[in-house]
Amino acid sequence: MTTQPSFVNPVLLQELSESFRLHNQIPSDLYTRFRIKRGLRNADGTGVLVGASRLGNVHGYILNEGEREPIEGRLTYRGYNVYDLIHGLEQEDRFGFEEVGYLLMCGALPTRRQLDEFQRSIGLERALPDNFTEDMIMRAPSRDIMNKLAGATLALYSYDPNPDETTVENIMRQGISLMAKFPVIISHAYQAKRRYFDGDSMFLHVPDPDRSTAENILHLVRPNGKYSDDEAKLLDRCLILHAEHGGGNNSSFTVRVTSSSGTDTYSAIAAAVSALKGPRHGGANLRVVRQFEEMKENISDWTDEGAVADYLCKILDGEAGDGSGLIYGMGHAIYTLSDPRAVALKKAARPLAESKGFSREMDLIELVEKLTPAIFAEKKGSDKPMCANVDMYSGLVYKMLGLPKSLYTPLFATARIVGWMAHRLEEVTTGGKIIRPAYKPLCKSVVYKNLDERG
Ligand SMILES: CC(=O)SCCNC(=O)CCNC(=O)[C@H](O)C(C)(C)COP(=O)(O)OP(=O)(O)OC[C@H]1O[C@@H](n2cnc3c(N)ncnc32)[C@H](O)[C@@H]1OP(=O)(O)O
Ligand SMILES: O=C([O-])CC(=O)C(=O)O
Repeated sequence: MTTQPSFVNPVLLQELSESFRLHNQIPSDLYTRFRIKRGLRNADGTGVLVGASRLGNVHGYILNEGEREPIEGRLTYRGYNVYDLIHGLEQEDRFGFEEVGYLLMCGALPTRRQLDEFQRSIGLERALPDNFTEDMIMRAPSRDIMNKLAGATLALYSYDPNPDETTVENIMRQGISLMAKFPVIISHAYQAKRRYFDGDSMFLHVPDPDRSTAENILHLVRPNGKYSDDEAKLLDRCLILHAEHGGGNNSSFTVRVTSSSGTDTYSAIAAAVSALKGPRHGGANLRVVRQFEEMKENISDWTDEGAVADYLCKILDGEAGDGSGLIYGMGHAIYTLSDPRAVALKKAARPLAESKGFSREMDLIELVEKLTPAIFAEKKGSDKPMCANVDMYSGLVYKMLGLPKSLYTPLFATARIVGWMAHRLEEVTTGGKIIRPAYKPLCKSVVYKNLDERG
């Protein structure tokens, strides 16, 4: 696989970019002057209310006399606390991601018969269309599995006999099919990456209709296709924790925006995958891993609080890390004192870290979690509480499960597909209006000049 060189003249590129910079400045004070809700946020940082949803609740603060009062985070799916859902599954010692998909998309927990039927349909839908892996994945492999997943999702439109109909029945059918196929697509795309970009062998295992999503992922990704029940159950819980997060998160809102135009399921979901890839959203789980790899290379004693604190200051100053100034895995738009998913993942990671020899790594992550809020507050003069988010510990859990880094964000998408489909169903049936916010126009009228009269 070779990339194509660019034929765009570099001198032209320089000139175009300089012109862009000259004509596209928007001073920050204009945002305040025109009361622009930058990032669709109110002045107090809360999100602008743009819709209503019965899907769940992301609860991170209480508004008291107009002020945000920090609280421990709580996440509910259709009214059920995500902790209670996982606790129930633990008690019955069974897989639950499919059931959570049912709950989110349909609105209520299934009976045993309904769940059996749902799982049977997922099993039958797992296989990709004939030659899909060869034509859509192997012929043009990508070093980024999220890009391949978005492309493959769009491509599935061509194989659907009824792709455009927006009835509940048709979208539900498409949701079950995508939920079933995502694990296969990301695993095959990963195998193609191994073969064509990493020079490794490729193992194209066949999905098993009788196994759960988590079991299929481990079976499809691992060269020998083997895994333990504990490993598969842990992955199942990770999928559940990533399944849904309100209508306002960037990728779900993307589904809302695209669905409101009346477009098809494949287009809306491909757009959501593309949004999730971003490093400030789901792509942060990969950045977290890179951030810790870099810290471990540059800090000789990982338990030295002073050295770790200095490094975090450098990251915030853009002198370390990826230069963005962001400490990945920290901060959240809604959660203040804690992200319940990070709390659950941390709890699951600790015993595994002890038994698999990752304790020092886990200690370092916990140290960063502990030090960042005060360092951030001091450097930025901010009094906003800051907590670890879902992406802080997920990478470590996946690493301990032997899953490859290039699948960390695709695993997020494989879980979030059920939330996205539920939002699509809700938007199509209850949204009722094309989403169309406004941008303050800042351009002044200019008199047109013919080509020969310009500079
Ligand atoms: C699945 C998920 O999407 S979870 C989030 C995963 N993302 C990350 O881990 C990336 C690091 N974190 C962040 O970039 C942010 O905390 C976000 C994107 C998650 C939330 O951003 P916001 O909603 O803007 O958070 P908030 O309003 O509290 O931010 C206030 C300021 O602090 C900055 N900030 C927040 N978190 C961080 C951080 N971890 N490192 C550095 N700066 C940060 C914001 O960029 C913002 O700066 P600005 O005022 O100059 O724009
Ligand atoms: O809610 C958000 O903004 C981001 C997030 O944590 C998610 O989508 O899981």
